Amino acid sequence: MAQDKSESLPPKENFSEWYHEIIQQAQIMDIRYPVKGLYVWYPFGFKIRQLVYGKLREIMDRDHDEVYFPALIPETELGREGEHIKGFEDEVYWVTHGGLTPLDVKLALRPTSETAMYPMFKLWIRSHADLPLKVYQIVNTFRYETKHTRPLIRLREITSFKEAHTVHRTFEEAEEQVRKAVGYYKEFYDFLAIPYLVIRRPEWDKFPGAAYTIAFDTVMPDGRTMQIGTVHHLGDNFARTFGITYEKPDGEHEFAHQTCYGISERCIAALISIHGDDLGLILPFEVSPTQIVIIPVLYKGKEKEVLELCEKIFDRLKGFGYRVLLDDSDERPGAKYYRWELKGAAMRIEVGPKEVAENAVVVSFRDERKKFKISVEELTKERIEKWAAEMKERMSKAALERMKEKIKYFDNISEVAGWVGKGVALVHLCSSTECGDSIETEAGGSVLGRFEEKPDWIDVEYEGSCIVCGGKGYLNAIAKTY
Ligand SMILES: Nc1ncnc2c1ncn2[C@@H]1O[C@H](COS(=O)(=O)NC(=O)[C@@H](N)CS)[C@@H](O)[C@H]1O
Repeated sequence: MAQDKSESLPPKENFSEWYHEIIQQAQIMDIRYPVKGLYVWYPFGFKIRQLVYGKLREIMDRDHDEVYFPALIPETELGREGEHIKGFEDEVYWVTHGGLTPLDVKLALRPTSETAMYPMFKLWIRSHADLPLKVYQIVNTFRYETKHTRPLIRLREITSFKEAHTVHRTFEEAEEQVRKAVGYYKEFYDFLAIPYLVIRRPEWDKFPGAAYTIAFDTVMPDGRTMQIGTVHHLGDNFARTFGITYEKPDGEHEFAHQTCYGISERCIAALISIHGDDLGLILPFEVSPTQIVIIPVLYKGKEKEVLELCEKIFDRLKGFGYRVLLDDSDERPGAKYYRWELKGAAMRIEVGPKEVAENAVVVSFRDERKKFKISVEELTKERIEKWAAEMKERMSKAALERMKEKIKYFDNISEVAGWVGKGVALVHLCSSTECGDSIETEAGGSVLGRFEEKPDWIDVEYEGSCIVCGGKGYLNAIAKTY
């Protein structure tokens, strides 16, 4: 495969161009596929996906069974839940033929899998003893997005759609699962050092067919927010539509209550965007395809001893189970530094003749890029684990600080528009649609919703008077979104 293009990245403050370039130069996705909104995972990008989704699977597997449902949904099923089909009808791709034969029932390419799964849940669930049911799948889904498509962010084929679907006896038990799901998503995004706001979407922007939607929003470098996960309480809406009932111990039959919660490859878009810098990717140690890169600094006549020490270190680190690479290609060290900074190698080890003489190595970490020298003996697994944890801590703190800088409270409606688009405006807002509409018009951004959990670093009261009508309001976030 052609080597990474050698031109450098635009500065990150030109975020849109920077993002577009890094996706290609770091060989994450090939955006040249000849269908709008569909992109190809390069091997390197796919390795990041495997590592990131490996963590998501580890978390899901604690409390769910993995399943796989068909990608084609008959129109009869897709259309059954009124709100749901209204929400998706202009996004669904349809299959109308098998070869030259027109199909008697049109088949939808799944935009999400409620209507593929729930007719089957009806067959699976008979008694209270069959509950709770908790399954998830990681599949591709299809949405005919008419807004600006963008790799990893807004796709027409969502290639890495983790969707969990759970069924419970009561509304409260489903609510308990919503709480757990919020906890899983927090753990997942904390692991990726990605900061987030946990926000309850307004009534007019909840998932089609849901009782309520809780969203995870992160703030991208350009001040726009991106929804990186959603948790929906479905009430018994879908159970009533699809006839999912269970027999209670007293013999009565009851409609079940459900939840569903999803994460897509936007989690990788956030990982790239939140942590990257002008030189390229910065990836947490656990999800960097190349965790440690060893770079020999070769001087004429000293190559042999330098390479010998490099190989010894390589073998040791390999033995510790790390994804380590000895870059002994015949490029200049500078070109190697450039490539591995672009690719987000978390830890760099440089070895030159001086280091051989001192039996030492020069270590640096991709986020802070401060070199320090240590003896070869000190290069132990314990130390590397400690350094990796420190790097994660630094990345989390730095990313949270950057997010805080973009979030400002306003109690004067005329000032909100000046900030929205550059950052997130916090205002007190009542839950009426009229006030929501007027602040969106005034601010030129969307009402993300009210804080489900107000972070302790937001030192504004949760309750206040609505910035539009003066009535009882709650702290809401307003932003331009991806
Ligand atoms: N076109 C898209 N491209 C990339 N990611 C998307 C796209 N549409 C939605 N997502 C992501 O997928 C997540 C789940 O989608 S969703 O519509 O909110 N929820 C569902 O589909 C529910 N069935 C839960 S799985 C969203 O939070 C968002 O982060």
